[in-house]
Amino acid sequence: MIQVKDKTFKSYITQSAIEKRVMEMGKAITNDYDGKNPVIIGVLNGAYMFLADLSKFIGIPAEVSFIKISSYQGETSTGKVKKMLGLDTDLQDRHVLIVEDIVDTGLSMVHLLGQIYEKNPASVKTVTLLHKPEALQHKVPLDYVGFEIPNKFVVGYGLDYDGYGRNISEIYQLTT
Ligand SMILES: O=P(O)(O)OC[C@H]1O[C@H](OP(=O)(O)OP(=O)(O)O)[C@H](O)[C@@H]1O
Ligand SMILES: Nc1nc2[nH]cnc2c(=O)[nH]1
Repeated sequence: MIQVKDKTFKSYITQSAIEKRVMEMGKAITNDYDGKNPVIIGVLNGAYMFLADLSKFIGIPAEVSFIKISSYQGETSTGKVKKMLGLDTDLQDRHVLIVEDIVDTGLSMVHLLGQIYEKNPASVKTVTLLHKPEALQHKVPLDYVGFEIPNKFVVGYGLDYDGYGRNISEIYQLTT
């Protein structure tokens, strides 16, 4: 058990299980993108640790970059709008891989895909370490998924609870 701020979490995915799966995902991407010179875009903050490790197992020429998405209330009361910040690579006719730490409701990925497609890439695929199928509210294509997990809050390996817990090397699940 660990404590992050006021909440208690239990061990859920060990460091060795993460390492093994990240290596498999890197090898799969290496095979699928051989000769394609992809642009790999990590979504900050959560994906920083996953993409740092994943990129070491991608054994082909690839550009690695990061973007951030800002969320804010829209003018209507219908929820969040997410805008992409910081992309400095021309994606026209490029093969793009979007890398997330987690796809939960799918809202972030829906918005990202919309904004990436506007830049006329040759192809777009999605990579996520974690996916909560039960929480999905927006249908998004997920091409490389590390682990499907139940609809419970997790921290560690880049994922935070209120800004804390990202630097923990394993994934922990909220107790309750
Ligand atoms: O599928 P969704 O319901 O949209 O949830 C997934 C998003 O939530 C997390 O980001 P968060 O907004 O917590 O920001 P962070 O990456 O900076 O922690 C995660 O990194 C995804 O971007
Ligand atoms: N830390 C964290 N961030 C999330 N964003 C969406 N789902 C989650 C989750 O389970 N944990």
